[in-house]
Amino acid sequence: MDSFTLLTLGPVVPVIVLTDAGVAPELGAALVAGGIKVLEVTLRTKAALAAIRRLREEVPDAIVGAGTVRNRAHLEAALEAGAQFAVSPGLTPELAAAARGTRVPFIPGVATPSEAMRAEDEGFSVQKLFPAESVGGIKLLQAMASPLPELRFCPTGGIHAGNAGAYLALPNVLAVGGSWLTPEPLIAARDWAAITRLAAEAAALRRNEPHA
Ligand SMILES: O=C(O)C(=O)C[C@H](O)[C@H](O)COP(=O)(O)O
Repeated sequence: MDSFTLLTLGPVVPVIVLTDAGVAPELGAALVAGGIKVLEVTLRTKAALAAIRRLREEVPDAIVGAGTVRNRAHLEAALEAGAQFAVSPGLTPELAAAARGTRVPFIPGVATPSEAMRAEDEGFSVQKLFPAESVGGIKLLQAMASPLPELRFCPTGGIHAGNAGAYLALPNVLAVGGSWLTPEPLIAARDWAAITRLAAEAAALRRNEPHA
C-alpha cells in the first residue's frame, strides 16, 4: 500500500498517546467499531512500541502506524514492532534515506512550501501539514494548491470535530489527523463506548472527491 491509498482509508487518523500498552487492544477495537481503522500510535511514550505490537496482534482490522518518528532508529524500532506505516512531524535527510529503504508508507511533516518541495524532492508527495492550525491551516493549504498541484496532505495539529470537515473539503487533503478521538480522560476511564461514538462521528465525515 502507498501513502495515498493509506490516507484515503481515513478520513481521520487518530493520533494515539498511550502510557499503558495494556489498553491498546480495547482502544483499537473501539475505534475500529466506530469505522476508524488507520491508527497512529505516537512514539512519545515508553509504552508506544508495545502498544503497536498489541494492536497488530489483537486488532487485525486496524492498520497500525507509528507517529513522532524523528530518526532512523525510531523508524527501525517501529517497523520491528510491526508498524504498517510511519509519520513524522518533520523530515531530515537521514530520515528520508531510511524511509526510502522501507516498504511501508512514510509520511513526512512539512510546514512551509520550501519544506513541502524538499520532501517532494526526497520522493514524498503525500505529506503531513504540521502543526496545521498554527502554520496557516486551511488558508495555507488553499494557497499551496496551485503552485504545488501534485502534493496531497494530511493536516494534523489543532484539528477537531468542529473544523475537520472544512479541511476534508479541500481537494489537496486526503485525510486529517488528530488526538480528539482518543482523549486521555476517556482512555483513563476506559470509556470505549464514548470513543466509538467519537470515531463514528469522524468516520461520517467525507472527503471531497476526486483527489487523483
Ligand atoms: O506526535 C507527532 O508526531 C505529532 O506530530 C504531533 C501530533 O500530530 C499532534 O500532537 C496532534 O495534534 P492535536 O490533534 O492538536 O493534539
